[in-house]
Amino acid sequence: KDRGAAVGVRREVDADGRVTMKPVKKGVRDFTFGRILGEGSYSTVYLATDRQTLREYAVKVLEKKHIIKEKKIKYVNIEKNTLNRLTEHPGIVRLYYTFQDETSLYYVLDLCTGGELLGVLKKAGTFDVECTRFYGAQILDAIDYMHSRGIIHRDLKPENVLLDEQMHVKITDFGTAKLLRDPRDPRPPEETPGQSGEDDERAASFVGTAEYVSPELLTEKSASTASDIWAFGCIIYQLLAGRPPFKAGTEYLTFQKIVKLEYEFPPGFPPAARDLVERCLVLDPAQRFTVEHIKKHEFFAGQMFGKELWRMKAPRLRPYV
Ligand SMILES: C[C@@H](Nc1nc2c(c3cc(-c4cn[nH]c4)ccc13)C(=O)N=C/C2=C\CC1CC1)C(C)(C)C
Repeated sequence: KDRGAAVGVRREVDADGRVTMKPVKKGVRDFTFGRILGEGSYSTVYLATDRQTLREYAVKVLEKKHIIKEKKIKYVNIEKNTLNRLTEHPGIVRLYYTFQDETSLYYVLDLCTGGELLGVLKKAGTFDVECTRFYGAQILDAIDYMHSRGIIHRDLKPENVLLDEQMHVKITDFGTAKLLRDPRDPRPPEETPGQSGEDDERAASFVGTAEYVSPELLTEKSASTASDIWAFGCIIYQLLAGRPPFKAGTEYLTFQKIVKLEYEFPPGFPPAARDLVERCLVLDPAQRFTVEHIKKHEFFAGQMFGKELWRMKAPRLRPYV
């Protein structure tokens, strides 16, 4: 059942003259579609304008028959459940409503006019320490919120970190997220959807993007909140170095480097950032830094988190030379 937020009501009068108010959902006709903003493996994200309010959104369109053919229905449901659980945080892309027509599913989401962090990083080459602290802090704050809502992203990378018009972070692409049991859900584990074998089978088959995947996902096929911290360490390294720590000619060679922790820092890499990265890129997830450890680390000394962080003006992008 498509539970998009009803956005209006219309009067309906039945044969006996009884009036009922029916919720009216938005549909494709309510939007003017513009250019393609990005293309995922099973979706295309368009710029779209709401014809009534003239507000601009990103609309993610998924083709039903492609999803069914590729057996990705579970991913679509996981993404929608995840987006519906992650509602009030400035660092997470917001889902306003969903609707469908005979061919496709539509998600109406925040428009992030700054595009992907990866694109901005490529243009700048590298980020200086101040920019790395600001974007690192916003990504960490969003990770903290996700984990507090029982969500592991599992595929964090600069392509999935978007930027809004104030150049603030918006994390996206939750199709590969793992929903831990909702701590507020009173039902016993066996009765909650997504906790059954299907999740293990999905977990077993899923591996994120090679450069950012954690060693435990490669060796034990298990992901935990620590897997997102591993990806965080890779992102901090990449903002300052201009390239990810583990990169080889093939995916297999990249995986080998990861499980052997084979990487080194370029000369001149800032010492405090180096120490932080080294405490995130730890093979044993139990020994890896947690969000709390990272917030207290000297690299983030004096950095605010929480509400003040999201009121800060984004620093001008300057390369780390
Ligand atoms: C990572 C994603 N790319 C993108 N996903 C979204 C964008 C987005 C915007 C630009 C952009 C804007 N201006 N210039 C470029 C470039 C890429 C985008 C947006 O505005 N709002 C929600 C999005 C996604 C939400 C949906 C996953 C739930 C892929 C490649 C998977 C399509």
